[in-house]
Amino acid sequence: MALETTTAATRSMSASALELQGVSRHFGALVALRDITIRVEHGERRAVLGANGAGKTTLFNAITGDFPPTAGSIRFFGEDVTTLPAAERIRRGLRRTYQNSQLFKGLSVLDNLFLAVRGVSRGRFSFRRPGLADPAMRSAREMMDAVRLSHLAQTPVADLAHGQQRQLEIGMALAGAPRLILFDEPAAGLSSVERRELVELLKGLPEHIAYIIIEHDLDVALRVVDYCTVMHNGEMFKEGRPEEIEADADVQRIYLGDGHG
Ligand SMILES: Nc1ncnc2c1ncn2[C@@H]1O[C@H](COP(=O)(O)OP(=O)(O)OP(=O)(O)O)[C@@H](O)[C@H]1O
Repeated sequence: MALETTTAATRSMSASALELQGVSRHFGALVALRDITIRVEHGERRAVLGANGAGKTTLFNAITGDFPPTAGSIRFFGEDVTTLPAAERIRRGLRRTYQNSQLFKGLSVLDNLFLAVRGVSRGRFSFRRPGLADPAMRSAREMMDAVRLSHLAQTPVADLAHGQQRQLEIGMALAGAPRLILFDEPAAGLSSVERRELVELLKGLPEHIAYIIIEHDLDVALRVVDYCTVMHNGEMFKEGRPEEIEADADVQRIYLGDGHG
């Protein structure tokens, strides 16, 4: 057992955070993903870009296990997780936010975060209200600090501005010990001021946490990542650093439409 643990630890330190090899996903006759090979390193921040229907969300679903791939393999910190259920991937440090809010609108900011912590921890659930010293409550408060919502701890989510709700969703993804977070369009519906705050928040996340972000707003996406993968019609179209992708005429054509420049 000790040897197994050591081997797993060594494997996880030397391997990439995420490695997709030849991943495909069919829905009946439709090929939503075709032969995707991607490697994301520890602590790396990556954007997945592409027009509507390019396959970005399907890619996230394959990584999380919500819709496992029909071909190919997925390794998470060296471990083959291709057929593992979603909950097992969460247990290994994979987190995700969704395009549509997954928050409990009638509960406070702090209670939402507390439930997120409890949701990823293994202990038995209790309906008794936790005290300030409760470890899950302490973590919830730290997450609240990290996403700059401490001044709204007791505010019901329904009373938060849209941008604050999106901040809280990022906070929820910090529950437990995330090693890789998938952010699905975190800037959707945000004002320009809220977008600037989101950029700061994402850049300020702990360095050891890798993330992949799907984001249609290139002004946000290209400012918060080290590297980009552009998808088109379910396939990998191009990879490169933000400045390369921004200047790429082919990317502008498929991403912004033929009418662009
Ligand atoms: N559950 C499903 N059943 C059938 N087809 C699906 C399913 N999920 C996705 N698709 C199809 O797969 C293709 C890729 O969709 P996907 O949602 O991954 O694209 P996307 O790049 O995330 O688009 P958007 O930017 O609009 O969210 C689309 O043609 C879509 O209709």
